[in-house]
Amino acid sequence: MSSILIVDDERDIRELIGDILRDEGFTVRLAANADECIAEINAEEPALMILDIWLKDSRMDGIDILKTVKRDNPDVPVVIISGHGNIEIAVAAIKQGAYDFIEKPFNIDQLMVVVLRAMETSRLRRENSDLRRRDVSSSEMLGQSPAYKVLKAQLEKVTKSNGRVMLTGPAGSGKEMAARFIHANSNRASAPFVSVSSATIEPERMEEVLFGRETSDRGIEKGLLEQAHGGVVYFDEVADMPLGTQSKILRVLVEQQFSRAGGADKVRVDLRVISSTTRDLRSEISAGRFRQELYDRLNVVPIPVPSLEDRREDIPHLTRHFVEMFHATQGLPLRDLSPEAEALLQTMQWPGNVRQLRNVIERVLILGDSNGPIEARELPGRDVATDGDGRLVLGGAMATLPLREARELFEKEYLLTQINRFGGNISRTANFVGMERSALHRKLKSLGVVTTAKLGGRTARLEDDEDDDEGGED
Ligand SMILES: Nc1ncnc2c1ncn2[C@@H]1O[C@H](COP(=O)(O)OP(=O)(O)OP(=O)(O)O)[C@@H](O)[C@H]1O
Repeated sequence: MSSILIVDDERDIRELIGDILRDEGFTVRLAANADECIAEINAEEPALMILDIWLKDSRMDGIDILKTVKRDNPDVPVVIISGHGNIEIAVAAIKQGAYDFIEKPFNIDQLMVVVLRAMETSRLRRENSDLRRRDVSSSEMLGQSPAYKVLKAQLEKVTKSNGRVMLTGPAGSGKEMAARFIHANSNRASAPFVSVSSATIEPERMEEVLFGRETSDRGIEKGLLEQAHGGVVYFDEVADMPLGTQSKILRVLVEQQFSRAGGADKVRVDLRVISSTTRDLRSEISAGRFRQELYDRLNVVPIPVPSLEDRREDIPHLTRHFVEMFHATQGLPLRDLSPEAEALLQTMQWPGNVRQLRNVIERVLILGDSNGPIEARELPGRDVATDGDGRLVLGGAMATLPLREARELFEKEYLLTQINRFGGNISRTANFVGMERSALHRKLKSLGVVTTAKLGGRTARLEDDEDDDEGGED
């Protein structure tokens, strides 16, 4: 059986985890720093790596080791150990491809749940590595909700032009997918699509990575911009780009040319630029972190990508798509969705958007022990506002409000969620919530929800399916 590699500079922790896993029947190898870790991987690829993100006395820190492993051994799942309160680093590690993280101090049960799940993923990945190369998901942009149809119509319009597009929207909502859609449907489709993720490039290496370099011994090494020549360069989260690089990119956009590091000649490139951001670039500009001139150049056609919560109607379709995809690529069971599970998926919170939905489905399929429909109890409970006994769990502001305001807040959130789930269709919403349509209209009005409602930054489009006069009912 293949082994688990534990990388931690603290000997006690390394050995403790090693002992626990050995007791559970795993073969274990230990490494104290980057060099030992790389040597172990080169000797034999482990089935799983458990990596402390803070490594003292090591040539590379945990994130660098993670990047190297994801580049050279992409099939090895990496579970990160992070110190208490380092959630941001753990999230960054997940973005870099870590499988999951455990926070110190952890107990044996928590460790084992994560390890068993990761080992199962590892096994399936190996078994299906050929199939997996076929990326079923690459081009299908799924969504029929009103919000997604607006997005697709906007994307269609820009495919034929060369205009610079700025995609805005929360993490995991599908911005890169939208950028790839533009590329695939444009006259640049046969030329490269090159994605530049500033967050994953060391600031000091940024320019070399983007512009390439020329040295006497190695000759010309092309940077990402040159590699994208004729095609599309996608700046993923432009707000992460260091200010110095922003100025240089601005110059490239103006002059359409640049020099490689250490090179004298100008390199001309023909590029279409698409950028994305999850942040409000105007406040980044006010805070002096983003250059106004670059913003003006990149933001020629701004296109918002809706959050998953703004298109709850699409959730069942996306879920079935992911089930089929994991079946085709990883051999996971092809399971239906029970009506309760569907309703839960459509009403829960999705801060991580489509990516989170995809991960939830993958986990359910890996952990599930039946081939029957996916049930609500298999879905993550922490996003649901009821505890195991069905009691409502109050949190945040809700718990501090007088009853009347708390009730209104609940009613607003509940009704908006349902309306979104039914794509803005009032009759279907009324039917589900058990109210007369006219009574629902009155309720919405009294709660201050209007035809295009904006509440807490979220919008609900209300679509009336019958000739209805909202105003006439009051
Ligand atoms: N409409 C869709 N249909 C099918 N899959 C989708 C759709 N939108 C997003 N996905 C999937 O969701 C995941 C996240 O999408 P993507 O990377 O495009 O999001 P993003 O907004 O660029 O994320 P980030 O801001 O974190 O870079 C990907 O696996 C993608 O394939």
